[in-house]
Amino acid sequence: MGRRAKNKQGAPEPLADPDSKKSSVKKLGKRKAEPEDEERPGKKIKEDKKAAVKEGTKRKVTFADQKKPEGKKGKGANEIVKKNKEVDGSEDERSSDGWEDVDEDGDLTAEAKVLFNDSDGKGEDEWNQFNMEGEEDDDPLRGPIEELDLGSDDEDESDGEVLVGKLRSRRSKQQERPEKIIPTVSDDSDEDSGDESDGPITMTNMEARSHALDARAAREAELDMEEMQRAAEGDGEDDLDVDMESIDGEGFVLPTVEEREEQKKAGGPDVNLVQRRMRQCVRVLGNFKKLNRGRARTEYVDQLVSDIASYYGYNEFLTEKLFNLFPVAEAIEFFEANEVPRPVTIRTNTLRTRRRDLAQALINRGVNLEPIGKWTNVGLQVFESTVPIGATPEYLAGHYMLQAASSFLPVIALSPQPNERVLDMASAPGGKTTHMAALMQNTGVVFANDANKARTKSLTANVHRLGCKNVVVCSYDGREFPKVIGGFDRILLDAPCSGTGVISKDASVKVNKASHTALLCSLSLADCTIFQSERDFMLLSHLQKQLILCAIDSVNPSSKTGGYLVYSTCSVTVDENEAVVDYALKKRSNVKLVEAGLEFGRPGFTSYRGKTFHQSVSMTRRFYPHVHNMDGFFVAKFKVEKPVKTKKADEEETTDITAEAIEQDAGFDSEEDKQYIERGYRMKWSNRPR
Ligand SMILES: C[S@@+](CC[C@H](N)C(=O)[O-])C[C@H]1O[C@@H](n2cnc3c(N)ncnc32)[C@H](O)[C@@H]1O
Repeated sequence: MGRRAKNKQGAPEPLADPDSKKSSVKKLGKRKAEPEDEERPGKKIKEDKKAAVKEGTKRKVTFADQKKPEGKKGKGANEIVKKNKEVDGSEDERSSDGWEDVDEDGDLTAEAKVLFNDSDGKGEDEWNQFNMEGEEDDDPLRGPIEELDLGSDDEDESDGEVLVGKLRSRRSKQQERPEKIIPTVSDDSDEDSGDESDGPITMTNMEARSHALDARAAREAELDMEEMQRAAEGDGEDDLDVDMESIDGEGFVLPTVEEREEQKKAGGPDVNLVQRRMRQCVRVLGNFKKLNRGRARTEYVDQLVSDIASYYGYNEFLTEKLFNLFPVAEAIEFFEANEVPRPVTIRTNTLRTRRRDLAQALINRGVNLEPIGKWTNVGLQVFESTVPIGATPEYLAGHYMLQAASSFLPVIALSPQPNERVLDMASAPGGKTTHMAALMQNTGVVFANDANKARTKSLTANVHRLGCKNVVVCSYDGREFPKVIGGFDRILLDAPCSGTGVISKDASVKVNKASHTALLCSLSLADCTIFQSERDFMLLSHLQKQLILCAIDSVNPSSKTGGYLVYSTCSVTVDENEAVVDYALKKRSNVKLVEAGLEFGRPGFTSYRGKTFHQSVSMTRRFYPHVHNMDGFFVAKFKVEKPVKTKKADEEETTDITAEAIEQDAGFDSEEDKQYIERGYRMKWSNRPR
């Protein structure tokens, strides 16, 4: 385990807290800070609960507690009991302000009105999130979804394990977690101290934060360019007299390669030294022109990558791969964010209940929660709970799914419509399948496929628990479609992947052990072994490319209502995302990328380390833990048109999903490649009942 990893984990930061006035969260370390007490309703509940326990009173906690504006809080248990009477219907002073449009389903709604009603009207917007006009209309940006871990799947595996104790222990560990250890360039840069980078990351400011990071990336790129030019001109000697003491109050000499090797052999340098050196390298790289001390940029980068690997506990190959995705300072923010758990979130199952009813039921059980954000009308973020979130009566009755917020995204992008015929090509344990079924209001049909038969058990269990009646579960290798069945209006390919977006949930990804995530997110150990080289990623990318072509070919281009494919992964590597999408565009002239219809997310790369992708790849969306406070995720949406049949196209059809295409992209030897494909088939089919 990495040195830094030992310090984890902090409690989840609120996913979206649009009205929060929390102090700066620009530095990730500060994200650990509790929000201002007065500003965060959940905090108030906690305090009231403590007070109630002290007084020996038992009480329910209501939205009213949460909603109470500052200055009106603190009336304590009596006030809360009064509100609870209202919930129980014993008091009937109900206002219908703002509720008429959704008040159509009985007592609970009416009672909820009372709970949400605020005498002075403050905070109405926030709380109206529970009352989204037409919450039940499941529109694409306000739909349900599911899952918790593993980028897409941990839900059923962790059912019942998400206990209060677990949530609490995360909290208490958070308190142990030191302040941010590595201040990054942004931390002390005046340029970044603007509004857009202050405060917590919320759904409302994430766009601006994201732009600020992009701007910083551009500035760093410019600096890099200047430095390279100076180096080429032999300039820079005069910078050698810069006093490195000023960097960090101490001298800093980059060790030579030999010294580094020596240090490694001796068990590595002391953790404090590593921290200091990382900080120093980040600073030098952020102002290389002045601070380089005559050493090459690559030397600092190598040192930093090596230190990140040892500090956070990654293998060096993966460290470099992830490091290269970001400007230097932002890379540190990414690695830091992977040490902090993402918020615990649940998706309301609209086939069984409505979000505000669910929220009320859970609050009554002592769960401290809030709506995730305006972009979803079915998500709730759980801050704290006195009951196991995976074992409440509501959970068992299928009123919600434990699901990471990021996994809402591909289903929102796919936007399946009632009465359509939909395929979820890699679906277990079914978070997204059940979300789709709900959006389709239990009409039409969802084929929920997963190559791993064992995993279809949890899929089936979830389908039953959530009351999905339009789902057919099957277990084929996705590469067998469309031979098995085709002509779908929409397809979701939530592809098996390396899980580099979900490191905060599964630290074993850091060393690419064939772990929980690898097993769950990918086909098999054989296909998703240990990612310790470029080639390992190519193998995975290869499978993803095969699957995406099969998915495209399974879409009905003449669909009257759809004709869409969404490709997603819980990974942030370019090989598994943009490269796969670009490959599909090259191989299938009848598909084009379209906007995913998501309100946030960074555009996909159109060029990356010497590779260029189709310009439209910028329509894909990337999500990052340090930017969006959700798991790393990738979403691309394609529109499938009718293919123009040519002889050449027919010929291609027979070859391009095997080795030829991958060869071209990855420099594979087709013969060798064939072995992997065959091996994959053998592995899958040998255990398969005929
Ligand atoms: C990221 S997980 C899917 C999570 C799921 N969509 C959800 O939301 O719960 C990837 C899944 O792909 C399955 N898988 C791996 N290789 C496959 C293949 N060749 N065909 C179909 N499914 C495959 C794995 O068993 C795994 O369940």
